Amino acid sequence: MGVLNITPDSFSDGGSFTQIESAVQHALKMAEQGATIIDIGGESTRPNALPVSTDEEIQRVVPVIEGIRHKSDIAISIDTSKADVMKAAIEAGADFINDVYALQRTGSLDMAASLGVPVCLMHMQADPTTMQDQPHYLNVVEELNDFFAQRIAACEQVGIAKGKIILDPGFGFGKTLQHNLTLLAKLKEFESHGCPILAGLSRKSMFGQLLDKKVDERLIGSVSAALLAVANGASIVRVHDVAETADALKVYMAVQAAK
Ligand SMILES: Nc1nc2[nH]c(S[C@@H](C(=O)O)c3ccccc3)nc2c(=O)[nH]1
Repeated sequence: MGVLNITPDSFSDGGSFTQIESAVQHALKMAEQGATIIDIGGESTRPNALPVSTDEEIQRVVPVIEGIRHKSDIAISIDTSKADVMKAAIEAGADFINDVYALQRTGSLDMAASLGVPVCLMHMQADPTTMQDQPHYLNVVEELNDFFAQRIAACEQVGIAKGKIILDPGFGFGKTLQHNLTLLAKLKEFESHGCPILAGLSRKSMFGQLLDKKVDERLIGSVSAALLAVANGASIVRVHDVAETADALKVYMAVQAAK
């Protein structure tokens, strides 16, 4: 899964032609490099990011989805928590929903049900503005499993079949370094729900903490962690550096095949 953040360029807000065209080109390049899914996000979940209106978010993502769909049938996920953005994105040609709020925000659960597409449910403790202030769990794996069970039940109640659900521990979303390491080490413990696991580790602050590297120096850490996530049961890894990760996973898969 290649990450495509549609954030405004310095000249204009979302929707400028150059921004749309460069986003489409970037998506096509990631597809060429081996991405099988393009994850499109119109609002940063950065703690101090300004909130983006529904209309603004739609204006950012829809032209890019249309632009990609015009050139490629690669799978596209929409990284949003807003019901109306989900609707607009799926109608524009996206294939499934990636919601860091796990369909907990107003109207999103019913919208996902009515759209009838797969959904990735990610765990987040608290919200982006507070989640990194002393994250605490009695048992992080158990608490995430409880969360997943509860969200899966909520989905099944509105007719979203379990076969349409992907689970994601939400690395960095209300977790200390130790929590992130435990979740990666014990990723297999989330397989009990019978849903594929998605891991989003790419360039995250855990590598800053572990390796003392800035965000643009975290390639090796990110590729190493993506390989470990797949070795520990992840079916999808959400990454910025597609070519490098694809190579690492090719090596991993070739060795697996030789077992
Ligand atoms: N499913 C799924 N969706 C995701 N969207 C993101 S945004 C994140 C980032 O670092 O990319 C981020 C966090 C905070 C600020 C900016 C960007 N992370 C995930 C993930 O881990 N899983």
